[in-house]
Amino acid sequence: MTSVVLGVDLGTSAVKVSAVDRTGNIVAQQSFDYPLSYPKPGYAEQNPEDWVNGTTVAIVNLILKDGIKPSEIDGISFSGQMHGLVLLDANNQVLRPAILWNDTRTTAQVTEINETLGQEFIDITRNRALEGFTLPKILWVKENEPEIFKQATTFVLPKDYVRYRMTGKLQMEYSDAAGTVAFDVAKKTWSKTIQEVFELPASFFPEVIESIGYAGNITESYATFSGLDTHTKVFGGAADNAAGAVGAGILEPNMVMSSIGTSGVVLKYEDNANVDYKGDLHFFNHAIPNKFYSMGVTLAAGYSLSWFKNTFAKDEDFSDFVASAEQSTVGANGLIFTPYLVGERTPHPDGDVRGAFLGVDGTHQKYDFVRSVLEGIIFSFRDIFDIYDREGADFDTVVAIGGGAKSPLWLQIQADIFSKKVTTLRNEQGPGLGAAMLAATGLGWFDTVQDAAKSFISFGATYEPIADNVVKYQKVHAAYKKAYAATAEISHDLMNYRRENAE
Ligand SMILES: Nc1ncnc2c1ncn2[C@@H]1O[C@H](COP(=O)(O)OP(=O)(O)O)[C@@H](O)[C@H]1O
Ligand SMILES: O=C(CO)[C@@H](O)[C@H](O)COP(=O)(O)O
Repeated sequence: MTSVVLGVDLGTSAVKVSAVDRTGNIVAQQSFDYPLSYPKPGYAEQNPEDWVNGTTVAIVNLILKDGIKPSEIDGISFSGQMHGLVLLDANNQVLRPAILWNDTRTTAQVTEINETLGQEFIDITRNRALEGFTLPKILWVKENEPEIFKQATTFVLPKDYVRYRMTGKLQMEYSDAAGTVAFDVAKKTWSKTIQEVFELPASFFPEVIESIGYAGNITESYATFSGLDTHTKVFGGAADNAAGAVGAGILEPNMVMSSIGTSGVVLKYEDNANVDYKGDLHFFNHAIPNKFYSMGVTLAAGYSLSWFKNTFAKDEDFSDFVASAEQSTVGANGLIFTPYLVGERTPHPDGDVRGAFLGVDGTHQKYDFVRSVLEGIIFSFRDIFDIYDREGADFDTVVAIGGGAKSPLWLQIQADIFSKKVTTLRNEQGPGLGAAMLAATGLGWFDTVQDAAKSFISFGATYEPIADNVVKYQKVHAAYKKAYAATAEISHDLMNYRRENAE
């Protein structure tokens, strides 16, 4: 009998469930989309029931359409969209729609946190308070929906809610708990200081388990609902970026991940919590017990390119459209793009900044614009590398993942702008594979997550920096670095204009 684990990748637009065998082979995959609602400008919400239903439909399809036998599914684990607030009452009923990571209604609460705790907040949580994180969302409900908050006895994050519905046990795990910014990352406990200062009872914060930790078995009722078997063991899982790092083999201090999805992430494995990025990078607990990772986030990475294509080259094939940038030059013939289409996080935590094309010349062609978009996204990643350089972080391998890693040209641009060797994965499967590796390790198929990686992951093509391009890009990046300060005030004025004139 073969045995498989299920990796549930609970994303923002869809859930993807992968059935993976003991050798890391994906034997079947099913996904299901769910809606996102934007009830007001800056708001982004989802119904947790949609996550449960979507995950269940995907599992049912794995069983009925792909022929995966419930008796062969030994373990399940998760990768989850981070930071989303799921508020629960005393009966663990959901009290309001989940407020998601990309919801920015909480600027007042972020200011309140910064003014109340200042540097102490960064010392405890190892992060700066940002609109996307969970604590500001909790405070928003407390201040704006007191009737709802009065009924709230606890909260969890998106994938924790799905796990709860499968096992009947309510827990969080460390990598996602860190993203609440109510957590003492180095000590691996909920912060008493934050609980006291913001008047939140300790009982409001759930039990926290390891990513590879056993959460429970599938309950009778969820087995009836999904077709699963009650012998299946469920494990903690991880925040999507931690699970993505596991699935990309970012498990050694010399490794950095560069991910171009809708958003972009530069993520570094950290062996201990001694390093201090002063809140300029996110710093969270890893999915590997007692390890950490730091990361910087570009909010509109692949999204910037997709936006440009959908707006100006709708009918072109995506790969041809990207490859057209080869007709331009290193530095896009002197055209710069700043990818701040939905605001930015790292290194400019500014929800109101917006993007710009700079240096537009009468000779520029569409392919120059495409190239400047590809380069601008990687310049924003380079800004994150600059923080690592400032702090003396040492690494030699960059593993490129996400939809952006499909383009050889874009991979070479990464190598040239980072001035580092860039490696791809042979069969990239994203955070879902990381989630499956966590279940496989939890089940004892492997002693450690690192051992699981040896069996599940293999690296593909490598791109070396081209010396001449490196020098040219250093010059253009120096100009790019001035763009934020030079354009922020103008784009804030334009944002205010849009708000004043919103229908
Ligand atoms: N052929 C391609 N070459 C380069 N980039 C691509 C290609 N196809 C898609 N992309 C980029 O990949 C992004 C999506 O990446 P993906 O990892 O699927 O994101 P997510 O999981 O966040 O939806 C798109 O926004 C697009 O910019
Ligand atoms: O907010 C963060 C990380 O801090 C995001 O990475 C979300 O966790 C993204 O979810 P998906 O776009 O992958 O669904």
